Amino acid sequence: MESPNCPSLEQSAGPTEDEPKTKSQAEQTDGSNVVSRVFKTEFDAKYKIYDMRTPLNAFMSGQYKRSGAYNTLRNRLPVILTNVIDTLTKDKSELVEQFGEEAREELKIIIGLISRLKYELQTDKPFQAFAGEEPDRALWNKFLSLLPDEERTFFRSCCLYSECYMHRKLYSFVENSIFLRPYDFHVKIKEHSLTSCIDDVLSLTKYTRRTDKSLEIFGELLRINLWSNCNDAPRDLETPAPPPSPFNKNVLEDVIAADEYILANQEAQIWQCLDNRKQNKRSQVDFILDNAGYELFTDFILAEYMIEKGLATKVCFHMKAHPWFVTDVTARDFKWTLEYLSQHPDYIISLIGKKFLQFLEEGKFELAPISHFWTCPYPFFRMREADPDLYSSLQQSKLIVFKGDLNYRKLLQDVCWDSTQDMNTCLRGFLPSNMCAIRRVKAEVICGLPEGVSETQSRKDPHWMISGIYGVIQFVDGSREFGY
Ligand SMILES: O=P(O)(O)OC[C@H]1O[C@](O)(CO)[C@@H](O)[C@@H]1O
Repeated sequence: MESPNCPSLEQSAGPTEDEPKTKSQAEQTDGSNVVSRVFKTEFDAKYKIYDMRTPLNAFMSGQYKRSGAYNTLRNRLPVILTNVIDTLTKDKSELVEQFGEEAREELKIIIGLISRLKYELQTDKPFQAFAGEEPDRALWNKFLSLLPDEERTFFRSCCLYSECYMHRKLYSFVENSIFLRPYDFHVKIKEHSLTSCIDDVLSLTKYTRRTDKSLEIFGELLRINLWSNCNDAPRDLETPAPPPSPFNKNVLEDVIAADEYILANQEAQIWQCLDNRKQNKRSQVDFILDNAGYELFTDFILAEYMIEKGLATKVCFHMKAHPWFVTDVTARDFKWTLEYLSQHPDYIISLIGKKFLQFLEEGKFELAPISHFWTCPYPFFRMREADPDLYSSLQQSKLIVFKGDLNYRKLLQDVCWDSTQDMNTCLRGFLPSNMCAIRRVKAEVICGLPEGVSETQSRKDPHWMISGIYGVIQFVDGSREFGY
C-alpha cells in the first residue's frame, strides 16, 4: 500500500444502498475513486489492476492496487506458500522418519503442487475445481461453478474467496495423499505460538486467579483477549512494516494504555447480555475460534471467567475442520494445547491446564461438532441455507463470540462498508442470537464506528486498517429477533 495521496474511502461519494455492488458496477458508478487506466507496472497492465482504492460498497479484491487485498494477494499469500515449501524441504528427513519412506515421493509431489498453486496465484489463473476425496468437495465445486467467469481468478475475485481457495487447495494436497495425510503443514508454527509465550501464559494465569465478578474485570479480560489476536502474517520487502505496536500482546501492564487503540468498545453491552438472567434464559456461550497459541489460551481464560462467575454454564468452542489460514485452531491444536499446559513443568501452568481439561470432562467446555462451513468461502449470512444444523445450534446460544479478523470479514461479506454503517445492516440478516466480535483490524472491512473516527484515523495513519494495531469489541443484540 503506497497511497498516502489517494482519496480516502470515506471521501468517496459511493452509493448509499445497503446491498454491496459487484465490482464491475462499482467501477462504473464510483466516480470519486477515479480509475487510473494508466497501469504502472507490467503486472498491473497484464492483469488489469486499477490504481485505486476499494470503492465504497464493493467487495475487497486484488484488482484494486491501493488496497490491503492487493497486498495480500501480491505479497503475503505467495510468501505463505514459499514458507510451506521451505518447511517441507527443511523437515524432509524428519517427515520421512515420522510418516515412512514412502512419504519421500509424496513430499516431492506435494512441493510440486504447491509451486504450481503459487504460479497460478501469481499469474492470476482461474480457480480449479476440487477433484480428490475432499469431504466438502461438492460444496466448494458448486461455489466455484457459480462464480461468474470474469470473477473466477485470484485477483478478480472477492479477496475472501481467493484466500479461502488458496488455503483449501493447500490442504487438499496432503488430504489426498496416502502417507502424509495426517500432516499439518503449520503445526510447528502453531505450537511455537504457544511455547514462545509461556511467560505471558504464566503472568496471565497468576493475574486472573482471584477476580471479582464485575464489568471492570470482564472488560479487562475482553481487552486482553482482543490484543492477543495478533498473529502476524508474513510480509515482504515491498510492504511497509507496520508501525511498532505501542504495547505488548500480553498487555497486562498496559491494558489501559492500549484503550485509545480500541475504536469501538461495547463491552458494557456484552456484559449486560451475559449478566441478565431474567431476560436471557439461555446459558451456553459459543466461541468461533481464531488462532492457536497465546490467543487460544486467552480464549480459555475468558471462557473460564464466564463459567466461574455464573455468566454461562457451558462454553462451546467451534474450530476448523482442517488446517486453515496458517494458525487457526483445529481440534488437534485444541487438544494439544490442553495436554501441553497440563503437563507443563511449571506447577501453576500445569494446574490451569488440568483445570481446563476437567472443564472439558465435566462438559463446561465443549468441542462443537466439526463443520466445514467455517472453512468454506461463504460469508456468514449464507449459513442458514448452507449449514442449517449449525445455524440452529447457534440459535440456542446466549452469546456467540466471533474471534479475529477473518471471522469479521465473513460477518461483513468482505465488503468495504461505510465505517459508520450499523452492524445489523452489514450482517444481511445473519443474527442467530446475540453476537460479539473481538478483532484487531487487519483488513479494510469495518462498520459501526462513530462518525468522524475513520477520517481522523486516516489522517493519523493511512495504514490504520491493515496494521493490526487497532481493535474493536462490538456487540449485536439478537434478543429482539427472538423475544427473550
Ligand atoms: O487471525 P485473524 O485475526 O483472522 O487474521 C488473519 C486475517 O488477516 C489478514 O491477514 C488480513 O485480513 C487475512 O489474510 C486474514 O484473514
